[in-house]
Amino acid sequence: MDKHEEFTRWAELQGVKLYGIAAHQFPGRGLGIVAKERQEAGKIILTVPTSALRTTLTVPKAISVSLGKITAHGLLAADLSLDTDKARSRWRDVLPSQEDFQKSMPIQWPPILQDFLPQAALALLSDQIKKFELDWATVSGAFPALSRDHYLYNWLIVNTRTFYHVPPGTKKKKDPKDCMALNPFADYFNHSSEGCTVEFGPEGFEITSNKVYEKGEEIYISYGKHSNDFLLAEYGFVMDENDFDHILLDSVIIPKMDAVQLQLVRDAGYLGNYVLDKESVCYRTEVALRALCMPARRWERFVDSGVDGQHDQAMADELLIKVLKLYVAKAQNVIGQLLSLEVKDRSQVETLVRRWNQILLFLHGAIERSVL
Ligand SMILES: C[S@@+](CC[C@H](N)C(=O)[O-])C[C@H]1O[C@@H](n2cnc3c(N)ncnc32)[C@H](O)[C@@H]1O
Repeated sequence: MDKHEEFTRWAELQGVKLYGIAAHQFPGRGLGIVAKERQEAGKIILTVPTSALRTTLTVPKAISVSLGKITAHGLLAADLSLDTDKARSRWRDVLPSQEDFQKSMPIQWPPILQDFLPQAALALLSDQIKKFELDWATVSGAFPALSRDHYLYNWLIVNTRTFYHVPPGTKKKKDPKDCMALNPFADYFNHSSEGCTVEFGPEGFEITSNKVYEKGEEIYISYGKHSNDFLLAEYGFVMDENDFDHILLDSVIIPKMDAVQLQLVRDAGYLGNYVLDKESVCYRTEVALRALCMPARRWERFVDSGVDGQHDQAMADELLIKVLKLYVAKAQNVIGQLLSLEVKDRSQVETLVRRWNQILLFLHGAIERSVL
């Protein structure tokens, strides 16, 4: 029996029930869940009882009291870091390794590679580092013998494997990020834009198939409507097929603004977050582009009424093509630099090049649509 089968038997002893599914290795995705037989749509395929979950309420008092005020994420990571319980070693044995995270999670990459992350991923990474450092300050103060690497490893386990959950009899926390549970076995599910339904109640979690799955097919859940920049920073992967992917144009639009335009746009609440998805740019982008090519008065009228003339629309369209082309040049330059880097681990560079090529596809698609 391999370690995943042993873990599965152990999970079943904890009350986890599997209906025609199993853990399976998928190239490029680590472990995932496979249909052992044809699964009809709307069928329960997994239940996990509340007693098998690890939540802030299951953390031993010796840990939670020593830590005092800390995020749910930080507390669960401390619990995992200090956990030596033999009974739970079956689960620990099947988790990704430190090396897996060093390859996949940008927070573990050398700074020279982090600098090549697209702007949206870099912003998420910077928030993540701040959150980790705050948690680590609290945990290292209370448990000085704990190593930073070991804590970071467990912090990333929590980051990549928790489910939204409110323990029975407790109130929903204001911040959804504080409503989390580690969910052994259910955490084998990989992500897709669409996936099985995940529900929880006082009894525990229930996962129901969203469609027919043929025998041997991978079964997914959805971690949310996330872009690839988000998935890269938070989960360490990007997908080729992502219904919710989009890119940000901030890095090519904002530097074009002079001080007056910048102030005007900021005061009106339109600074940044200029999204290009597979179909179009967002309204914020339209507003920002017009700020760059319209007199201030006329721009303010457009912001107030949403109405502009044909001439303004044409100018904004022309400018959009210019910034898209500028971004193409930038992306090509980044890819060139990445390919010439000499680094120990090529897999991180490959992930970055893959993401920048996806960005290029977005840009070329938008340019083609704009000139038609
Ligand atoms: C909840 S775990 C899923 C189980 C995990 N694959 C394993 O081997 O234990 C989440 C992690 O799985 C991987 N993952 C999930 N969905 C993926 C996908 N569509 N493509 C590639 N990797 C994926 C990422 O490494 C992510 O951080």
